[in-house]
Amino acid sequence: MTTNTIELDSVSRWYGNVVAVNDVTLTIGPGVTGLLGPNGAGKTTVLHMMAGFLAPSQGTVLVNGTPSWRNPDVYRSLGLVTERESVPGYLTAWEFVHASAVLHKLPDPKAAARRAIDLVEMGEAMDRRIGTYSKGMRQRTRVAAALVHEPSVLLLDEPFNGMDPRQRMHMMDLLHRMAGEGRTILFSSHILEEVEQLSGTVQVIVSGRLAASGDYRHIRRLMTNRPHEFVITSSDNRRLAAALMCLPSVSGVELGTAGLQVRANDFGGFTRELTKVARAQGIRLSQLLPSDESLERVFSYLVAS
Ligand SMILES: Nc1ncnc2c1ncn2[C@@H]1O[C@H](COP(=O)(O)OP(=O)(O)OP(=O)(O)O)[C@@H](O)[C@H]1O
Repeated sequence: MTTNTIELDSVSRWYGNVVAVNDVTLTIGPGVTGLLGPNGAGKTTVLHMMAGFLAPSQGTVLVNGTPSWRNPDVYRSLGLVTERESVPGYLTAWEFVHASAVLHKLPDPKAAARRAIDLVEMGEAMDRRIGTYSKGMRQRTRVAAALVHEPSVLLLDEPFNGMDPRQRMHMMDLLHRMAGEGRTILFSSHILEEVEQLSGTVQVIVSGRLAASGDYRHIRRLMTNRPHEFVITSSDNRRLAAALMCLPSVSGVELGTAGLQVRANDFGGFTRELTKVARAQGIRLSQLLPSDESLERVFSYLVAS
Protein backbone atom coordinates (compact mmCIF):
# COMPACT_ATOMS: atom_id res chain seq x y z
CA MET A 1 0.00 0.00 0.00
CA THR A 2 1.40 3.41 -0.90
CA THR A 3 -1.41 5.82 0.04
CA ASN A 4 -0.44 8.25 2.82
CA THR A 5 2.74 6.30 3.37
CA ILE A 6 6.36 7.28 3.87
CA GLU A 7 9.01 4.68 3.09
CA LEU A 8 12.74 4.93 3.69
CA ASP A 9 14.88 2.16 2.25
CA SER A 10 18.55 1.95 3.38
CA VAL A 11 18.74 5.74 3.63
CA SER A 12 21.94 7.52 4.63
CA ARG A 13 22.80 11.18 4.56
CA TRP A 14 26.16 12.71 5.29
CA TYR A 15 27.41 16.27 5.48
CA GLY A 16 31.10 16.16 4.59
CA ASN A 17 32.56 13.77 7.14
CA VAL A 18 29.51 13.85 9.43
CA VAL A 19 27.16 10.90 9.00
CA ALA A 20 23.83 12.37 10.12
CA VAL A 21 21.64 9.43 9.06
CA ASN A 22 23.02 5.92 8.75
CA ASP A 23 21.26 3.17 6.77
CA VAL A 24 17.71 3.77 7.99
CA THR A 25 14.85 1.62 6.71
CA LEU A 26 11.34 2.31 7.94
CA THR A 27 7.72 2.65 6.84
CA ILE A 28 5.19 5.06 8.31
CA GLY A 29 1.47 4.79 7.61
CA PRO A 30 -1.67 6.78 8.51
CA GLY A 31 -2.14 7.89 12.12
CA VAL A 32 0.26 9.62 14.48
CA THR A 33 3.85 8.39 14.72
CA GLY A 34 6.55 9.83 16.96
CA LEU A 35 10.15 10.16 15.78
CA LEU A 36 12.02 10.05 19.06
CA GLY A 37 15.70 10.71 19.67
CA PRO A 38 18.14 12.88 21.60
CA ASN A 39 19.48 16.16 20.20
CA GLY A 40 21.64 15.69 17.13
CA ALA A 41 20.28 12.18 16.46
CA GLY A 42 19.33 13.01 12.88
CA LYS A 43 15.59 13.67 13.25
CA THR A 44 15.58 16.96 11.33
CA THR A 45 17.69 15.44 8.56
CA VAL A 46 15.21 12.54 8.24
CA LEU A 47 12.21 14.91 8.11
CA HIS A 48 13.87 17.17 5.54
CA MET A 49 14.66 14.19 3.32
CA MET A 50 11.05 13.03 3.59
CA ALA A 51 9.86 16.52 2.66
CA GLY A 52 12.12 16.52 -0.42
CA PHE A 53 14.28 19.42 0.83
CA LEU A 54 17.38 17.26 1.12
CA ALA A 55 18.59 14.50 -1.17
CA PRO A 56 19.60 11.24 0.50
CA SER A 57 23.30 10.48 -0.03
CA GLN A 58 22.26 6.86 -0.40
CA GLY A 59 18.99 4.88 -0.49
CA THR A 60 15.47 5.91 -1.44
CA VAL A 61 12.82 8.07 0.24
CA LEU A 62 9.30 7.55 -1.09
CA VAL A 63 6.16 9.48 -0.17
CA ASN A 64 2.96 7.89 -1.44
CA GLY A 65 5.11 5.63 -3.59
CA THR A 66 7.17 8.29 -5.38
CA PRO A 67 10.64 9.72 -4.59
CA SER A 68 10.26 12.96 -2.65
CA TRP A 69 13.49 14.73 -3.71
CA ARG A 70 12.66 17.62 -6.04
CA ASN A 71 9.25 16.15 -6.79
CA PRO A 72 6.45 18.76 -7.03
CA ASP A 73 3.81 16.02 -6.84
CA VAL A 74 5.08 15.17 -3.37
CA TYR A 75 5.12 18.83 -2.31
CA ARG A 76 1.41 18.95 -3.19
CA SER A 77 0.57 16.08 -0.88
CA LEU A 78 2.89 16.91 2.01
CA GLY A 79 3.18 19.66 4.62
CA LEU A 80 6.20 20.43 6.82
CA VAL A 81 6.25 22.49 10.02
CA THR A 82 9.92 23.26 10.63
CA GLU A 83 11.59 23.44 14.03
CA ARG A 84 12.69 27.03 13.79
CA GLU A 85 10.06 29.70 13.87
CA SER A 86 10.32 32.01 10.92
CA VAL A 87 6.87 33.57 11.03
CA PRO A 88 6.83 37.26 10.11
CA GLY A 89 5.41 39.02 13.16
CA TYR A 90 4.03 41.97 11.16
CA LEU A 91 1.57 39.74 9.24
CA THR A 92 -1.75 38.53 10.56
CA ALA A 93 -2.47 34.78 10.64
CA TRP A 94 -4.95 35.33 7.86
CA GLU A 95 -2.34 37.05 5.63
CA PHE A 96 0.25 34.38 6.38
CA VAL A 97 -2.00 31.38 5.73
CA HIS A 98 -3.57 33.03 2.68
CA ALA A 99 -0.07 33.69 1.23
CA SER A 100 0.68 30.00 1.68
CA ALA A 101 -2.52 29.11 -0.22
CA VAL A 102 -1.56 31.50 -3.05
CA LEU A 103 1.97 30.04 -3.23
CA HIS A 104 0.42 26.59 -3.59
CA LYS A 105 -1.61 27.99 -6.51
CA LEU A 106 -4.84 26.70 -5.00
CA PRO A 107 -7.97 27.42 -7.06
CA ASP A 108 -9.74 29.23 -4.18
CA PRO A 109 -6.99 30.44 -1.80
CA LYS A 110 -9.41 32.38 0.42
CA ALA A 111 -11.62 29.38 1.10
CA ALA A 112 -8.57 27.16 1.66
CA ALA A 113 -7.02 29.64 4.10
CA ARG A 114 -10.28 29.93 6.05
CA ARG A 115 -10.65 26.14 6.25
CA ALA A 116 -7.09 25.71 7.56
CA ILE A 117 -7.47 28.54 10.09
CA ASP A 118 -10.72 27.03 11.37
CA LEU A 119 -9.09 23.62 11.67
CA VAL A 120 -6.47 24.99 14.07
CA GLU A 121 -9.11 27.13 15.82
CA MET A 122 -7.47 30.45 15.08
CA GLY A 123 -10.54 32.11 13.55
CA GLU A 124 -11.06 34.61 16.35
CA ALA A 125 -7.47 35.87 16.37
CA MET A 126 -6.75 35.63 12.65
CA ASP A 127 -6.81 39.39 12.03
CA ARG A 128 -4.31 40.17 14.77
CA ARG A 129 -0.61 40.45 14.03
CA ILE A 130 1.36 37.24 14.60
CA GLY A 131 3.82 39.24 16.74
CA THR A 132 1.10 39.55 19.40
CA TYR A 133 0.41 35.78 19.62
CA SER A 134 1.47 33.28 22.26
CA LYS A 135 3.95 30.57 21.27
CA GLY A 136 1.08 28.06 20.91
CA MET A 137 -0.92 30.39 18.67
CA ARG A 138 2.12 31.02 16.44
CA GLN A 139 2.66 27.28 16.19
CA ARG A 140 -0.97 26.69 15.25
CA THR A 141 -0.69 29.39 12.59
CA ARG A 142 2.34 27.60 11.14
CA VAL A 143 0.42 24.33 11.15
CA ALA A 144 -2.46 26.05 9.30
CA ALA A 145 -0.02 27.34 6.64
CA ALA A 146 1.43 23.82 6.25
CA LEU A 147 -2.09 22.33 5.98
CA VAL A 148 -3.65 24.83 3.62
CA HIS A 149 -3.36 22.51 0.59
CA GLU A 150 -4.87 19.61 2.59
CA PRO A 151 -1.80 17.35 2.48
CA SER A 152 -2.20 13.67 3.22
CA VAL A 153 1.16 13.65 5.03
CA LEU A 154 2.12 16.18 7.70
CA LEU A 155 5.63 16.36 9.19
CA LEU A 156 6.29 18.41 12.33
CA ASP A 157 9.77 19.02 13.73
CA GLU A 158 9.67 19.34 17.56
CA PRO A 159 6.19 20.95 17.49
CA PHE A 160 5.86 21.11 21.30
CA ASN A 161 9.11 22.92 22.06
CA GLY A 162 8.53 25.84 24.40
CA MET A 163 4.78 25.23 24.76
CA ASP A 164 3.03 25.26 28.12
CA PRO A 165 0.89 22.22 29.12
CA ARG A 166 -2.36 23.79 27.89
CA GLN A 167 -0.89 24.64 24.51
CA ARG A 168 0.52 21.13 24.28
CA MET A 169 -2.88 19.57 24.95
CA HIS A 170 -4.42 21.76 22.29
CA MET A 171 -1.78 20.80 19.71
CA MET A 172 -2.07 17.12 20.61
CA ASP A 173 -5.82 17.28 20.17
CA LEU A 174 -5.35 18.92 16.76
CA LEU A 175 -2.89 16.28 15.58
CA HIS A 176 -5.24 13.52 16.74
CA ARG A 177 -8.12 15.06 14.85
CA MET A 178 -6.03 15.27 11.68
CA ALA A 179 -4.92 11.67 12.07
CA GLY A 180 -8.59 10.74 12.53
CA GLU A 181 -9.17 12.09 9.02
CA GLY A 182 -6.82 9.42 7.68
CA ARG A 183 -3.68 11.58 7.38
CA THR A 184 -0.17 10.43 8.14
CA ILE A 185 1.26 12.59 10.93
CA LEU A 186 4.90 12.29 11.91
CA PHE A 187 6.32 14.49 14.65
CA SER A 188 9.81 14.56 16.13
CA SER A 189 10.59 14.90 19.81
CA HIS A 190 13.36 14.22 22.30
CA ILE A 191 10.87 13.72 25.15
CA LEU A 192 9.56 10.22 25.74
CA GLU A 193 6.45 11.39 27.61
CA GLU A 194 5.39 13.57 24.68
CA VAL A 195 5.45 10.57 22.40
CA GLU A 196 3.64 8.48 25.01
CA GLN A 197 0.77 10.95 25.20
CA LEU A 198 0.36 11.38 21.48
CA SER A 199 1.18 8.25 19.61
CA GLY A 200 1.10 4.51 19.88
CA THR A 201 3.79 4.04 17.26
CA VAL A 202 7.34 5.20 17.75
CA GLN A 203 10.50 5.22 15.69
CA VAL A 204 13.58 5.80 17.84
CA ILE A 205 16.65 7.26 16.19
CA VAL A 206 20.03 7.51 17.93
CA SER A 207 23.28 8.70 16.33
CA GLY A 208 21.69 8.52 12.90
CA ARG A 209 20.59 4.90 13.27
CA LEU A 210 17.15 3.42 13.82
CA ALA A 211 17.49 2.09 17.36
CA ALA A 212 14.01 0.74 17.98
CA SER A 213 10.66 0.84 16.33
CA GLY A 214 7.09 -0.17 17.07
CA ASP A 215 4.53 0.08 19.80
CA TYR A 216 5.20 2.69 22.49
CA ARG A 217 4.77 0.21 25.34
CA HIS A 218 7.39 -2.10 23.84
CA ILE A 219 9.89 0.78 23.64
CA ARG A 220 9.03 1.89 27.18
CA ARG A 221 9.63 -1.65 28.45
CA LEU A 222 13.02 -1.80 26.71
CA MET A 223 14.00 1.45 28.39
CA THR A 224 12.71 0.48 31.84
CA ASN A 225 14.32 -2.95 31.76
CA ARG A 226 17.77 -1.60 31.00
CA PRO A 227 20.38 -1.70 33.81
CA HIS A 228 19.99 1.27 36.17
CA GLU A 229 22.58 2.88 38.41
CA PHE A 230 21.70 4.49 41.70
CA VAL A 231 23.50 6.31 44.48
CA ILE A 232 22.10 5.42 47.89
CA THR A 233 22.85 7.02 51.24
CA SER A 234 21.68 5.38 54.42
CA SER A 235 22.35 5.12 58.16
CA ASP A 236 24.83 2.25 57.50
CA ASN A 237 26.11 2.10 53.92
CA ARG A 238 28.59 -0.71 54.60
CA ARG A 239 26.02 -3.11 56.03
CA LEU A 240 23.50 -2.19 53.32
CA ALA A 241 26.14 -2.95 50.64
CA ALA A 242 26.63 -6.45 52.03
CA ALA A 243 22.86 -7.08 52.10
CA LEU A 244 22.26 -5.71 48.60
CA MET A 245 24.96 -7.91 47.09
CA CYS A 246 22.78 -10.93 47.84
CA LEU A 247 19.82 -9.61 45.83
CA PRO A 248 19.20 -11.21 42.42
CA SER A 249 18.26 -7.82 40.91
CA VAL A 250 21.62 -6.26 41.86
CA SER A 251 24.64 -6.78 39.61
CA GLY A 252 27.16 -4.49 41.31
CA VAL A 253 27.73 -2.54 44.53
CA GLU A 254 30.52 -0.06 45.25
CA LEU A 255 31.12 1.94 48.38
CA GLY A 256 32.09 5.51 47.45
CA THR A 257 32.43 8.91 49.12
CA ALA A 258 29.05 10.09 47.74
CA GLY A 259 27.30 6.95 49.01
CA LEU A 260 26.61 3.48 47.78
CA GLN A 261 26.82 3.04 44.01
CA VAL A 262 24.42 0.27 43.00
CA ARG A 263 23.87 -1.26 39.59
CA ALA A 264 20.50 -3.01 39.18
CA ASN A 265 19.36 -5.19 36.28
CA ASP A 266 15.71 -5.17 37.10
CA PHE A 267 14.43 -1.72 38.01
CA GLY A 268 11.03 -2.78 39.44
CA GLY A 269 12.44 -5.75 41.38
CA PHE A 270 15.26 -3.70 42.87
CA THR A 271 13.10 -0.84 44.14
CA ARG A 272 10.72 -3.31 45.80
CA GLU A 273 13.52 -5.37 47.39
CA LEU A 274 15.57 -2.39 48.58
CA THR A 275 13.00 -1.17 51.09
CA LYS A 276 12.39 -4.72 52.39
CA VAL A 277 16.11 -5.33 52.91
CA ALA A 278 16.63 -1.99 54.65
CA ARG A 279 13.70 -2.63 56.99
CA ALA A 280 14.88 -6.16 57.81
CA GLN A 281 18.38 -4.85 58.62
CA GLY A 282 17.11 -1.86 60.61
CA ILE A 283 18.85 0.54 58.21
CA ARG A 284 17.35 3.96 57.50
CA LEU A 285 17.46 5.00 53.82
CA SER A 286 18.04 8.73 53.41
CA GLN A 287 18.52 9.10 49.66
CA LEU A 288 18.08 7.12 46.46
CA LEU A 289 19.23 8.97 43.33
CA PRO A 290 19.47 7.67 39.77
CA SER A 291 23.01 8.31 38.54
CA ASP A 292 22.80 7.43 34.86
CA GLU A 293 19.62 9.09 33.70
CA SER A 294 21.01 11.26 30.92
CA LEU A 295 18.81 10.93 27.87
CA GLU A 296 21.76 9.96 25.71
CA ARG A 297 22.58 7.02 27.98
CA VAL A 298 19.00 5.81 28.01
CA PHE A 299 18.83 5.97 24.23
CA SER A 300 22.30 4.47 23.78
CA TYR A 301 21.11 1.45 25.70
CA LEU A 302 18.42 0.90 23.06
CA VAL A 303 21.04 0.90 20.32
CA ALA A 304 23.19 -1.62 22.14
CA SER A 305 20.30 -3.96 23.01
N1 LIG B 1 24.10 21.35 7.36
C1 LIG B 1 24.85 20.57 8.13
N2 LIG B 1 26.18 20.51 8.01
C2 LIG B 1 26.93 19.71 8.80
N3 LIG B 1 26.43 18.90 9.76
C3 LIG B 1 25.11 18.91 9.95
C4 LIG B 1 24.24 19.75 9.15
N4 LIG B 1 22.96 19.54 9.58
C5 LIG B 1 23.03 18.63 10.58
N5 LIG B 1 24.31 18.26 10.80
C6 LIG B 1 24.77 17.25 11.79
O1 LIG B 1 24.05 16.05 11.54
C7 LIG B 1 23.67 15.43 12.77
C8 LIG B 1 22.16 15.28 12.83
O2 LIG B 1 21.55 16.56 12.91
P1 LIG B 1 19.97 16.79 12.95
O3 LIG B 1 19.72 18.27 13.01
O4 LIG B 1 19.34 16.04 11.84
O5 LIG B 1 19.57 16.10 14.33
P2 LIG B 1 18.28 16.30 15.24
O6 LIG B 1 17.97 14.97 15.81
O7 LIG B 1 17.22 16.98 14.47
O8 LIG B 1 18.82 17.22 16.38
P3 LIG B 1 18.15 18.53 17.05
O9 LIG B 1 16.96 18.03 17.78
O10 LIG B 1 19.26 19.01 17.95
O11 LIG B 1 17.84 19.46 15.92
C9 LIG B 1 24.25 16.30 13.87
O12 LIG B 1 25.49 15.77 14.24
C10 LIG B 1 24.41 17.66 13.21
O13 LIG B 1 25.48 18.36 13.81
